[in-house]
Amino acid sequence: MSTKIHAPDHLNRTGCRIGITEGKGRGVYAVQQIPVRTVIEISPVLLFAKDEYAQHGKHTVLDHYTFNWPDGRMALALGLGSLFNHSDNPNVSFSLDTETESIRYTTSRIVSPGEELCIFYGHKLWFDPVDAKPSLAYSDEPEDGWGGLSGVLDDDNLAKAEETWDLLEGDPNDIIPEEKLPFVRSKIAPDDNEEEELDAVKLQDVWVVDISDQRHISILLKWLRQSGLEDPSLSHLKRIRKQDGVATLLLAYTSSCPSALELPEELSCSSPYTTKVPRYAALTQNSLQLKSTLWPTIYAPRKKYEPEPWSRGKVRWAWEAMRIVVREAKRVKSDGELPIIAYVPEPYDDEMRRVAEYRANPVPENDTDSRTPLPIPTPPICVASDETLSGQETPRNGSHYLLTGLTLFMTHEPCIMCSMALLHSRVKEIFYLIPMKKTGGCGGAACIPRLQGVNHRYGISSWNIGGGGIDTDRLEISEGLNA
Ligand SMILES: C[S@@+](CC[C@H](N)C(=O)[O-])C[C@H]1O[C@@H](n2cnc3c(N)ncnc32)[C@H](O)[C@@H]1O
Repeated sequence: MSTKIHAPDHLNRTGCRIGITEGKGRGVYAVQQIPVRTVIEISPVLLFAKDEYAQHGKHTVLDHYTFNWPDGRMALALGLGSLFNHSDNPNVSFSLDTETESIRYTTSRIVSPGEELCIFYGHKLWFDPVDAKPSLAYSDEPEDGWGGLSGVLDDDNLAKAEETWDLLEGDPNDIIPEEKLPFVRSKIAPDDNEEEELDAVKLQDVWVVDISDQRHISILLKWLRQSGLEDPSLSHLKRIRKQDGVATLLLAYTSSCPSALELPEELSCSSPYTTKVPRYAALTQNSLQLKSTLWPTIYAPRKKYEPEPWSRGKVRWAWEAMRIVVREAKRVKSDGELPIIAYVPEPYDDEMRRVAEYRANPVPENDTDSRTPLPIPTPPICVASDETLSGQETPRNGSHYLLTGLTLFMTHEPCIMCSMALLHSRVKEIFYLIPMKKTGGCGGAACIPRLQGVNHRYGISSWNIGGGGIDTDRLEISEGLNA
């Protein structure tokens, strides 16, 4: 679309204006915040016979604006209707009214001032969307025409979604009470006692060194930082132990430095040696006492696995992710495949995203373009053996945790093996729509993240069917299948 045009002044009463974006041409934009479920435009349509379209319209620029009308004719929307651009993640739904020969455009979520108002054209696009998400690229989809109606919410669906719409409208920072969330969170926290039992046996070997001159401590700490040996996963331990008049400095896990550490010669320290330290922080005072006999440990009486509160903005983020999952599942189903989809959106909490991506795929700090959302997880990712790594650098500790801090949205409860793979990936939490009673590993046949002795736990939420118009229509698979 050429951008060498100027947008005319055009205001309708709901506060839409025409704007121009490089690569897309004209589009419709909000001049003010628009609440969810607002009818922003009703466009009359111009109808013409299919033959007329095949012989003439198809060969003209009108081809970009014409779509199928339910009675078999072709339609061209007048008014703003022809100017809504396409998005994979639309904020506007439309419904065709054959009686009045018009199209109603309705916001499907709150729209911020300045945001573009987009609809979903369907799966077979005749142009490359400028804002396409690589992980959800479409291939040879069936022809469903411009406005394949995937974005239409009919009155029934709207009514079903009513409760969630109300929830989604309002201050994004409001905390939503648990019972109003459109999903149910499983309790995965083991009792404190259970956790203590686990901790009691979890020790880890570390390198330490006795320090005779206190001034050496800061020099050594600086040296550790500069040598890249600073390890945040040691932060549950105090750095220095003072015992019987001797100060001992914690250096690094032996797993990250298999051979003896060579300290700066000028310090003339004694040689580093190994000792055992607790692997986790202390959750209770008893545990603190016990662990601190080995090494001074941090007391963290937080409920590590206690569900964190959800804000309205985050609920909206999850709802949009789940909509994408369902839409994609229906698309693959129409291609004859099993409708099983998993999707990792960009985290609501951006900071965690940077940590996770950095671990999985270190990139230069400023190279934000190459940070695309992580794709669907692949089967268990194993730490490469020395053999497979010959000629390469040993991976950084934790570099194989591909989903650290990320959330996975799925059509179906993952099977036992996938649930284990997810545990290994360090995923933060998962959401699924359809429980798999016979094969599920997150509450169906077993609950992997709840097992005793696992070294990571992740949150599990099952989405309320119908919550926010999210349905399972056509997504059912055989109960015995491993999803
Ligand atoms: C119905 S028109 C929309 C209005 C159009 N942008 C205009 O200036 O008249 C459809 C055309 O808009 C462009 N378009 C729509 N969505 C787009 C997107 N996400 N990325 C790039 N181009 C897009 C394509 O050229 C498409 O053929």
